[in-house]
Amino acid sequence: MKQIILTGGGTAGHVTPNIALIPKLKEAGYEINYIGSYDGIEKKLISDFHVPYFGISSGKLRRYFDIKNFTDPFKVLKGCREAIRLMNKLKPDIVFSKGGFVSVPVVYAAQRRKIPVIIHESDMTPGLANKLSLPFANKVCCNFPETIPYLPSGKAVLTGSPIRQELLLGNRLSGLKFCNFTANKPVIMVIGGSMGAVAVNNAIRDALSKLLENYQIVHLCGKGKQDSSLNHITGYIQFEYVKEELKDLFAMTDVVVSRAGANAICELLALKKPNVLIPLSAAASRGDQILNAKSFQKQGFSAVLEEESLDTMQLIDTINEVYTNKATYINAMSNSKQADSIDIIINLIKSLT
Ligand SMILES: CC(=O)N[C@H]1[C@@H](OP(=O)(O)OP(=O)(O)OC[C@H]2O[C@@H](n3ccc(=O)[nH]c3=O)[C@H](O)[C@@H]2O)O[C@H](CO)[C@@H](O)[C@@H]1O
Repeated sequence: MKQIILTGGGTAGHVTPNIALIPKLKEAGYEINYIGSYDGIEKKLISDFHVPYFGISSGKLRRYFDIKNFTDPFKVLKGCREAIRLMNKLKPDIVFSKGGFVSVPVVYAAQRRKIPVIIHESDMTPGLANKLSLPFANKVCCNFPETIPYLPSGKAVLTGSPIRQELLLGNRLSGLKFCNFTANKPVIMVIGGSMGAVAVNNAIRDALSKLLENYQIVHLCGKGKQDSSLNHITGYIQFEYVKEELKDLFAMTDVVVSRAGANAICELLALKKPNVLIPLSAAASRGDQILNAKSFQKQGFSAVLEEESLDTMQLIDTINEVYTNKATYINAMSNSKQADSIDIIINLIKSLT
């Protein structure tokens, strides 16, 4: 049996694409092991899939000053030693990395043992962890054609992003039941990325009473970001993070209000969900979500609002506009040619093992 190591973590966006590959990898006869950090979100998310999980020490690699910059390099070195030991023990035929800081020692260790490595970049421009991994990779999958010029020639493969297929199999009534919602009022789902987004949460809560006149709202607000004072309002429900229920929540949703993380928007496109995107500002990131959102807006898939100038009336008007014109958005998304990313990546893995 062929052995594969999956790695990636830090935020769910570095884990859910790996999860999307698991069923097809098993079908193709691969034995899967996962390497992540000792206690990151990847450990919790992978625990549902009967895949052996190995934790390594992980440190954040920063481009800015932080007191932890003096201790994190030691954690990364420890992670490298642990990853090398795991390569010797597990003897994989290939490593597939979805990025995030924990993946760098794994990719490095694989290259030292001459094990083929594929990395996947979801964003338009490579993140720091993937940039550090590029020299060690045999192939680099990307989600957007715009990314190819940033990648070493001969390594880039346009694959799109693997999307968990079960998301397409949701049940509307199960979603309504889970949220205690009625079938007679449209539903808005709010997702501030896998960790939640304070700016998005605040904007929705400021608009709540007005929005609840016409909609019901399920709010995935991120760990530690629930507002208990809003717990008993009819038609409004908050969750920190949902796993298997997400498919049913999508099935019952009419309009999604979301950050513009690469995986989140690819899921919206695959599910053809009319959406309002509020990308993470350039001040807090390298600006990729803004590029993602503009690209979706240009193609007619999304309405976009800027975080800096967000106001309550504008948010309500935009949600109403998208809801009223939902058929136009769905039509535009139906015409897009989204790649079958899972098959392309599985074939790439097979070609190197
Ligand atoms: C703040 C930050 O650095 N964000 C980055 C991070 O976002 P983040 O980790 O939020 O990743 P994405 O928005 O791309 O994906 C979030 C994933 O979490 C899932 N989900 C979310 C909420 C929930 O309750 N349940 C659930 O399953 C979504 O379905 C999706 O699969 O990685 C992305 C991919 O590299 C980048 O594009 C984002 O810019």
